[in-house]
Amino acid sequence: MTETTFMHEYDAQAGELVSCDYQDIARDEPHEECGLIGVYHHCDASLLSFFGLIALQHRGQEGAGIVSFTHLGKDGAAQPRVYQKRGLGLVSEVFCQRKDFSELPGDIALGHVRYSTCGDASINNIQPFVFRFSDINVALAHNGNLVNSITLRKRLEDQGAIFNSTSDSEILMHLIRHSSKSSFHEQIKDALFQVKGGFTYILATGDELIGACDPCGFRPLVVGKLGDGAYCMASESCALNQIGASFLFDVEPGEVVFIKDGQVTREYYTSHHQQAICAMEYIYFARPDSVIHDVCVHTARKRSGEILAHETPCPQADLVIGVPNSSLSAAMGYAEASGLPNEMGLVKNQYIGRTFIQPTQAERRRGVRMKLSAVRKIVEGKSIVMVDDSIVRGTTSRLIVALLFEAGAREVHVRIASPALKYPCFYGINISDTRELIAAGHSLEYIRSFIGATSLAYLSEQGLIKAIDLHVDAPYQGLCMAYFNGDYPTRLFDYEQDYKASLAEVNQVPLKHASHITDRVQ
Ligand SMILES: O=P(O)(O)OC[C@H]1O[C@H](OP(=O)(O)OP(=O)(O)O)[C@H](O)[C@@H]1O
Ligand SMILES: NC(=O)CC[C@H](N)C(=O)O
Ligand SMILES: [Mg+2]
Repeated sequence: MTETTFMHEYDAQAGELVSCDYQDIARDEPHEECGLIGVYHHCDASLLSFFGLIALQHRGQEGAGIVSFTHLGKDGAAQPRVYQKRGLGLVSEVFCQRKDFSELPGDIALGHVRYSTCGDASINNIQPFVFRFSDINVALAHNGNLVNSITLRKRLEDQGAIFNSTSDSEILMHLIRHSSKSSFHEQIKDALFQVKGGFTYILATGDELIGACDPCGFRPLVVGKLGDGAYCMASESCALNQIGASFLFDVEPGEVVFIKDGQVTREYYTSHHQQAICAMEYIYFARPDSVIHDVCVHTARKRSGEILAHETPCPQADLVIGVPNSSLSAAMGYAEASGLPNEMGLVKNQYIGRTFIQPTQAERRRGVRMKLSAVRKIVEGKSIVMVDDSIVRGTTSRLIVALLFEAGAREVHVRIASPALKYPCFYGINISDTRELIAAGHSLEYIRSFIGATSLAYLSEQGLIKAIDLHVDAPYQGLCMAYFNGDYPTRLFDYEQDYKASLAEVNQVPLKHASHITDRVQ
């Protein structure tokens, strides 16, 4: 959660935005998700988890961790031993020596990359968390955001629970231990039933790997096979490819998967489930080579570009340019459908993360320039269609448009391969305040003029649904479209009051009609 209010004054004299502190540049972008990987019964479990985390790095850059387990009774231990290493920074910064993996022995391992949605960025909140009980050691990793975490935490603390982190993720383990059910599996199902919001979880013990998905399936989770009784689970299939695992299935909304004694068992922990996977997974978060619910992310993005070209053509333009990285597929689709050349007019420095920040306004401007630069020879004198996947607060888009004009572009027509982001997300994207979204309460013309584009158009909601083409028998074909239309598929619990207040504050015109928090799954 961020405390920044919505502000973006433009100082015409200085030719720059003056009211944002340096942190805003990081907040301008839809931040990454967390990434999870679990490996079961493989002699190099921690090393494979490391490779998997490298493939999932785009989902979180704040910190990374791996936990491993050795077998029961090994070295005379009464319980499987648990080993843990975690740290702040990129995966390659936390795990930089070969010995890191010999210090994480065992054949079951769990890895996590974090971008925080709840709780600060300190080491205590870096996952996987390890819980050492008298009868069992458990590791836990979470992707998503719980909407009833404040209420649950208070209740648990009142009952005597002592939390070790400020993250919402820890709550599940307390609920498991507080459950009155008789078996570990029943306790897990009982706990999963109580947490609300967006989550995929992977839990590991000395002899088991457990994966679960919330009743709407907001976040993706896949199960793969490594051969010889070895299995894995990961947030995205790109991690499976990375470690040579074959894809078995997507964990379904409301489902829990137990991998134990070489067997994979699937169960529902609730009968109220209906798919509403976050559309932003396809638009921005996931890697283009990942396949989620049988839809290739690159293909969905490319189709969104094609549909965008049909919906809002730009026949007078000379060429199409994608904003690296996540809009390159959409730009390809737009160019193919419109018969225009797809050119590399912007280059991204691949050594700068997705959320580059600098402490002063001048450095911040330089920062964006370090991250993206225009290819003058390509754009000079040209009318350009600049395709990006999304506009959040508009700050970055505005700087990119300026870069293109500075490099000599004649016209910059901005085409966005998703509908306008008007409503916050509470299920795992770190923008939970309406006031941060430029499209909330501002007209298309206002946004166009703010980013300095010659023209601006967004993909329609129907266009997006058609592009992703999930074909699930659920609203929006199984997508969560709340970001675009305020139709939240669950109650918002602890967030509801603030959300309503923020809507009133930005005075959204369609408030009465568009903001309908439903309760499809509870
Ligand atoms: O409203 P804005 O400030 O324009 O923010 C939106 C931009 O941020 C994201 O890119 P990001 O640089 O995070 O990552 P990417 O390289 O994966 O596209 C997104 O793809 C848009 O390009
Ligand atoms: N991006 C995520 O999935 C974050 C997980 C968890 N809510 C945290 O803040 O650590
Ligand atoms: Mg981008």
